[in-house]
Amino acid sequence: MTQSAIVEVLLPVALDRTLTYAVPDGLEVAPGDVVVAPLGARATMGVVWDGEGAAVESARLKPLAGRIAAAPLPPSMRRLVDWVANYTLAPRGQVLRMALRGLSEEAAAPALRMGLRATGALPSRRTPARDRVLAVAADGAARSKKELSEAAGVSSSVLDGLVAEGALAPAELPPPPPPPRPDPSLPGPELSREQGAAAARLVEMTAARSFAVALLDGVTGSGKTEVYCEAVAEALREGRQALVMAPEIALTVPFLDRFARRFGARPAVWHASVGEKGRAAVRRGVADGSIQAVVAARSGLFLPFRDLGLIVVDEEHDAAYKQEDGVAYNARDMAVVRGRLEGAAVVLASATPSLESRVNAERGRYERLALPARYGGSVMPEIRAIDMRRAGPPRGEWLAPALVAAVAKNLAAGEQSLLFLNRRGYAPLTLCRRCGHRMKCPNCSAWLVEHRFRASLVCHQCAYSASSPTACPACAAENALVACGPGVERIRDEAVARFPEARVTVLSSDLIGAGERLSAELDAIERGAVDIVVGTQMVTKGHHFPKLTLVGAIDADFALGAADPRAAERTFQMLQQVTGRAGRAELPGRALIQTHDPDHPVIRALVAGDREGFYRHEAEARAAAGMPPFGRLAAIVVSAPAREAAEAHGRALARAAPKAEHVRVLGPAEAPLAMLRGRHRMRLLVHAGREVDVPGYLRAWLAAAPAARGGVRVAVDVDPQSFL
Ligand SMILES: Nc1ncnc2c1ncn2[C@@H]1O[C@H](COP(=O)(O)OP(=O)(O)OP(=O)(O)O)[C@@H](O)[C@H]1O
Ligand SMILES: [Zn+2]
Repeated sequence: MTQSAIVEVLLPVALDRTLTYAVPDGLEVAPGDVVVAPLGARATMGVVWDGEGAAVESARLKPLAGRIAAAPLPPSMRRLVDWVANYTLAPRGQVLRMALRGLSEEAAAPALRMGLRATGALPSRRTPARDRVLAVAADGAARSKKELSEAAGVSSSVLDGLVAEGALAPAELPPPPPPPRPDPSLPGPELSREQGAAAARLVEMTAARSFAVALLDGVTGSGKTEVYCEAVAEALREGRQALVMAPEIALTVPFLDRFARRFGARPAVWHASVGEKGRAAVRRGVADGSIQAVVAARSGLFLPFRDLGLIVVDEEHDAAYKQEDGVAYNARDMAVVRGRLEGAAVVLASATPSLESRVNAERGRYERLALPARYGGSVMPEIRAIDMRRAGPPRGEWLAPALVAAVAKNLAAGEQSLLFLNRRGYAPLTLCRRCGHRMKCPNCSAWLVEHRFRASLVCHQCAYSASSPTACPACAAENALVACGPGVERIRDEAVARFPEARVTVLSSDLIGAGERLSAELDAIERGAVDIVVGTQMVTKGHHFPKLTLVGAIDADFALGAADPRAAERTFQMLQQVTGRAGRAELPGRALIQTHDPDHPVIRALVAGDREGFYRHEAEARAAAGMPPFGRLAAIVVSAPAREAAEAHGRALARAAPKAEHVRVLGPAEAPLAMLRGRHRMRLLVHAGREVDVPGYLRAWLAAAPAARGGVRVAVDVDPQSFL
């Protein structure tokens, strides 16, 4: 091979560095191009990265195998990959893999779609069915088999017969018409004065075509969606693209319809269950600009938009934006990074913003736009606490008398009630009455949760599942196993027993298949075809049920005690969101919170409707402890099949930790979830001052630390959300 160009290529594998390849004669490539590169014995897709090829003799380099006809990864995307990798300490190739999702080689070019057309030749034998087909096909146009057989009212074997006789022939189908484009000129709703002011600012920011972040901080039911849709409209008018991210994409069918009512067409949708083909189409469409609006789960952050003008992060406080496996990144935070790289406006919307975002607004880094009241004169629900120590239910029941009375009153009035418990299944613990044995996951340090509906015991950590035994596996006693504590299925049973005439439904991710079935359930609730909804946190997110006037939170305390610096914030957010489902239309709403600790500041703030007071109190507590956002955290989890190996490596890591100002390293300590999927886990926690470059510190540390050997794994989590 003659001396030719050399390029650096980043491959979507767990490698941080680029590899150097020769460019064969006749191939021209530039940074961002998607290429095929040999790697060991196989070929893999990769992206030509920036920078000079290393000074290697090209004769020793393997040549690229070719280029893929896909849009190149623009510079802003390459910088995003570099940035995310640098911040999370994930290998760059692993981040690149997220940016290539939807781009398999076959999917890169739209496949030819074949159909049939008439050739003009007549079959030897005529039948009425055949004549109908020929009549439809007489215009000579190509049609899909399905279309042709439906139009002629014949089975596909009739078509096959006509092909065999040469009367029909395969023909390429015209490309499908592009999906209708959302139209920003359609009129939006008339906005209230406050909504109008917030929307005007968002429109201004979007029109400025430069990076800025707004925190849209509006109480439940204040119309945040309507407000940020005006910014979406502006991005569309500018001919730019808009990305709306939502934490639980399965729940967005009502959102898609709402979007369609506003803009005359649904946005494109990006999430795991869209399928390979659909993802390829979305990726292609955002890269060539034919798709202007996308609603996406967190991975949509890595789509290669051609001209991104706006990113909306709806429910920005939601922990689901944090990916825990693989690249541990927070899509909310990385959305801000992407906005900066793209020169785009970023809108973080929530009724219960994270303290991080509130403080960023106070520090002037974000602009805070407040919607302090509900839209259209609806009032915020009245919230009361039920003191379970004094006014709780009898043993073995979970609904306090005051809550039962309230539901009964609601039923009599023909209004809807929601009973909220953030626990799937029937009971969180099963134990033997005789020997005390507790049913435990064989792979994790977690109890097995009974799912009575499926007649099985399930581990919520690793999905291990076994059918419910009749005898105790430890002492063999028959019928001695008892369910302890409630899950939503058990609350449902209690509601049905109490109110046999009521129509009761359970909304829980494991009972409802995503998609159609869920939207049917949501529809039924919206229409008022359900009296009592029992649900997990999936009901707390963004729903608007006009007839719902009572919310009962079954157990407000369960998250308050957890060893998580955000426990109070999370509890407040969850209860505020779920109580915020009550009384969103004409009828006023109320909420009852069952608690053993009615004097806890979180419960008091909720009851008093003192949102600002809660944030003030929480900020003070976190500042005093140097917790985020007033300090920084990073977690290192060491895991291994054997406990001793995990412990030894954890200690070796701790010894290797560099001394640095304003950095404390805590641990190793056994993780609360001491075993997960058969691996023993030790945790180390870095607690640092706000000014410390934590990723830099971690990088120096890990470079100096002994390598993990013998099945030991080290997972780094910067800004951890989970403390298990
Ligand atoms: N200006 C308006 N004109 C007509 N309807 C509106 C307007 N603003 C809000 N609404 C309606 O009020 C209801 C609540 O609005 P929306 O769902 O946007 O609130 P939200 O702030 O996102 O609430 P949450 O945070 O609780 O999900 C919706 O049915 C919405 O269509
Ligand atoms: Zn398990």
